[in-house]
Amino acid sequence: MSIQYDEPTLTGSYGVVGSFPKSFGYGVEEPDMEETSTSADKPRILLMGLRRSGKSSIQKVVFHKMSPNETLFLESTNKIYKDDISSSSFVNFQIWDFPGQVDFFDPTFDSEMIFKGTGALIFVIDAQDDYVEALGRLHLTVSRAYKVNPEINFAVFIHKVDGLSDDHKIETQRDIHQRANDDLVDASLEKVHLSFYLTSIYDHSIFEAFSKVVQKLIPQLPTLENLLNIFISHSGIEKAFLFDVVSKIYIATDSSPVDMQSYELCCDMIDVVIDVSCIYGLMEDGTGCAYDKESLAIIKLNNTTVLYLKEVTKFLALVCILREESFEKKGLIEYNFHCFRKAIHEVFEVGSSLEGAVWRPACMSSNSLSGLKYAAMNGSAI
Ligand SMILES: Nc1nc2c(ncn2[C@@H]2O[C@H](COP(=O)(O)OP(=O)(O)OP(=O)(O)O)[C@@H](O)[C@H]2O)c(=O)[nH]1
Repeated sequence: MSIQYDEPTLTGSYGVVGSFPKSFGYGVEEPDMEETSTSADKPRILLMGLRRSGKSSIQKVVFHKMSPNETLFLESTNKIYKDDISSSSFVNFQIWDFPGQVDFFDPTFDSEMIFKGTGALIFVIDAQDDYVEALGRLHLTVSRAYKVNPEINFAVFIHKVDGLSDDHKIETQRDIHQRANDDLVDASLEKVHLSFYLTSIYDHSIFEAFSKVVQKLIPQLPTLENLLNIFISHSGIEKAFLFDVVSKIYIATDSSPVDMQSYELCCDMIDVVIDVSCIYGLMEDGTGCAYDKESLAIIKLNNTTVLYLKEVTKFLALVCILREESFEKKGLIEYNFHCFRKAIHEVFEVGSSLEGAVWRPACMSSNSLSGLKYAAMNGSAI
């Protein structure tokens, strides 16, 4: 197995173009041939926002396992920083971290090139700071990007909310939401949809928000949700998440509402499993892998809840929450999991056989879905 838990390999590069003072480049350096062929068609997620709003911290915490406290020492980004996520994770995209001082009117800022291949644009606003300037910049960014590519999904991270009281959080979100949308209406851009998330790197909110952004870029999401719904309803499971193990982004869940506590519980379970596996699961010489085909964990909590984790693919794990009494039918759960896993693999096989496929999974035909025989709680096959 090849999941690495040490420093992930970065295949992205720093981009500097033109003769802007202090080497602040907004274009991207001419990539070498290898990069052109592998990354040009990958969907892009842009991280934009004012200086010190927290863009690099978000990227480092979510995708590079940096601890939140270490972000205090991050230096200011002064060039576009491209990070290829696909080498260590299920999600196959690039994140472009922009310097805070992007100047859209600079001739070296090639908005056509930057926004054309962009799937999502995350605009980060520091909620602990005065956000009037940030709102102006948000409007400029969104209107520019929308003009080039109306398909972009826009997300606004109202960030660093760890420093705010609950009331203050809600009030800030309401105010930013109102003002940002008013600005769009004034510019006759009411068609543009902005999604708002309250985030902090000091809790799971940043992972949750990133999960939602990534999910919007997975065209096959309904198929994955459908498979999860079928699986849980036939297995007596209350909630199931399909996790990208390395980033702890959940790429899909069943259609019951997500509550933050369940999500945190499942994230913590992944950490426990990987940590224990790193300590006891590797060979004496340190070789082997912390997460592989055999990865399976069951944790019984003292409130009659059971957590169940099982490997689905090299990058994905299914993490479920269920009641102790449902877990008595362990055989049924295992059988249904086997069907679920097979279906997910079929989804991926179709994905990898599609030439130029951007996302690893692909849509399963409804035929193959209906061909799955899950076992029902009453023991009959469906
Ligand atoms: N309290 C709090 N501080 C945060 C959070 N996220 C980032 N920070 C801090 O904000 C500061 C700036 O973070 P950066 O990630 O460097 O910000 P940036 O937007 O990349 O900055 P530029 O590269 O200058 O554009 C750092 O000291 C971080 O520790 C958060 O969620 N809460």
